[in-house]
Amino acid sequence: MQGVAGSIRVAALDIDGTLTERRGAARLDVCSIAVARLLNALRVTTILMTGNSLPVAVGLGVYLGLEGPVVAENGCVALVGGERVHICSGRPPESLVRRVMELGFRPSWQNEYRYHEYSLIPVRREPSVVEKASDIVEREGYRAIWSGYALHIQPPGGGKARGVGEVLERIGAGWSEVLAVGDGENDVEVLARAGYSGAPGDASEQAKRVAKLVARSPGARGTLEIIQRVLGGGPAPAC
Ligand SMILES: O=C(O)COP(=O)(O)O
Ligand SMILES: [Mg+2]
Repeated sequence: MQGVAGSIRVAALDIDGTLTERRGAARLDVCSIAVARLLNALRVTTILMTGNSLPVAVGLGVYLGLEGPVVAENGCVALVGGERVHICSGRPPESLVRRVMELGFRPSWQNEYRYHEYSLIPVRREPSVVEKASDIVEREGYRAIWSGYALHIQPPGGGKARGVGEVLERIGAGWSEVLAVGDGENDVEVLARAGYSGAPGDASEQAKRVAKLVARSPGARGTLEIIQRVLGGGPAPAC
């Protein structure tokens, strides 16, 4: 990995499943603090990239001590240098949201803090329900993104890779300088484009297939393992 370490200036980090205890859990793992401290010590710029709403993601970054840009709503909105950047425009119609909810979804509490997306959580975790809902959304010309936690409905033109790409342009960095770590289908495009990529040991099959490195450990413990193996060790609190 030595050759890679020198070329990485940015770490693009997913949140749920990547900084949490494991995929499917919402609780942060203590190793997420070690990840943040290590990246700061290595002077790597971080980009949090998530399906969560912007306020949630920005708040998490503040409390983890991460000062880099934040990409939220699966790439539809970002905060870069204190400026809010809207990458998507508009929002899917309420009528479409209602049609999807009738299939057995409930709205995320964060929807009132979202600008462009709706995040809908399946009441029963049946892949067929997610597929059926995604078909309805795509037929109406909107984008459906499954994160492993919720189905996100957004206008065309979003996606985490689009959001991270916009941020990279604004900070003067290229994809080849990025180490991306993520667990979900909604991270696959970023994992494929980044100079180097990793997935926690319990990531989705899609993410593990694309990532250059799959950690042995799940969640944030796996993310710390990836960062230490790719960027070298360094001062990180024990976790
Ligand atoms: O908000 C979600 O559904 C998942 O969020 P993530 O992109 O940070 O994994
Ligand atoms: Mg995730």
